[in-house]
Amino acid sequence: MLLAIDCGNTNTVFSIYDGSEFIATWRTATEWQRTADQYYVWLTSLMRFEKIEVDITDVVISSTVPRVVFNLRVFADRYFHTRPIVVGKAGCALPVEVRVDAGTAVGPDRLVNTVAGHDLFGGDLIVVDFGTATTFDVVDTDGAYIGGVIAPGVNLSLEALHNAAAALPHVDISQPEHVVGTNTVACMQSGVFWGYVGLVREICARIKAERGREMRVISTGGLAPLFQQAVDLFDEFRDDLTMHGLTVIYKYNKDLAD
Ligand SMILES: Nc1ncnc2c1ncn2[C@@H]1O[C@H](COP(=O)(O)OP(=O)(O)OP(=O)(O)O)[C@@H](O)[C@H]1O
Ligand SMILES: CC(C)(CO)[C@@H](O)C(=O)NCCC(=O)O
Ligand SMILES: [K+]
Repeated sequence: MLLAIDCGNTNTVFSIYDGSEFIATWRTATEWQRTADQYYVWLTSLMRFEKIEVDITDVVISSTVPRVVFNLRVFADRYFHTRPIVVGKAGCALPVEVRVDAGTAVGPDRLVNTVAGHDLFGGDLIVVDFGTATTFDVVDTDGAYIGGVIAPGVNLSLEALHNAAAALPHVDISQPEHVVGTNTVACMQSGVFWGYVGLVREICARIKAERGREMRVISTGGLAPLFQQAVDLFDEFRDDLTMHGLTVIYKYNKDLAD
């Protein structure tokens, strides 16, 4: 079985793929100090809990945090006797082109989202991922990654307000009842919620205008449905988009090796 690991700046997601579908998914906070042994104890106890046999043969990794990759490699090698495919590293080929300025190290999560978007929905896409940062990845007609937009993440924006202003509390995102808030929390929620709706709408409109064509907008990340509930921003939502992309990249590299 394949273990796919999507390591973001806030959370790391582990999924088990049996060759046709994901049979389990677990999430943990990203901590670069975590050792191979700690990953193993954590993962295998969850697998046993779900009555999944621990027979992982292959590992594929996307990591936006370079420091965690070392211990994840040791984890794959020591416990599963396999060399992981690491997106963005030597030994990992991509099924799509990357057309950006020379010397740009595109976030591996954005490359994976591009591959997944192209595999599921074809070309001329904007892939929006609500993670630590909110990213917009522009996918050309042929599936190439041709750049995009990086905006501060929703939770990051709320945290920034709380951290910078003594009187502003920690607030979770939600859709406020009114635009005009009548208490501090409601005011902050309105600013970030409606500000974000505007941000997504404006950026997508400008990308489409700059490219001079219709493009489908694909969303992923836990917060996408919250915005979609209020305003029709996205044509498609896929919760497991990044994980799907990891399986596509895994299969592509396996086929190249055979
Ligand atoms: N209704 C909600 N209100 C608040 N937070 C939510 C809600 N739904 C989902 N979330 C949060 O959204 C986040 C979605 O996870 P996602 O993997 O998209 O990004 P992340 O893990 O925060 O970022 P990264 O991938 O960069 O580490 C999770 O932290 C989840 O707890
Ligand atoms: C933007 C983030 C943090 C989103 O996870 C990640 O994709 C990243 O670290 N990117 C590197 C810079 C770039 O993608 O151009
Ligand atoms: K993510």
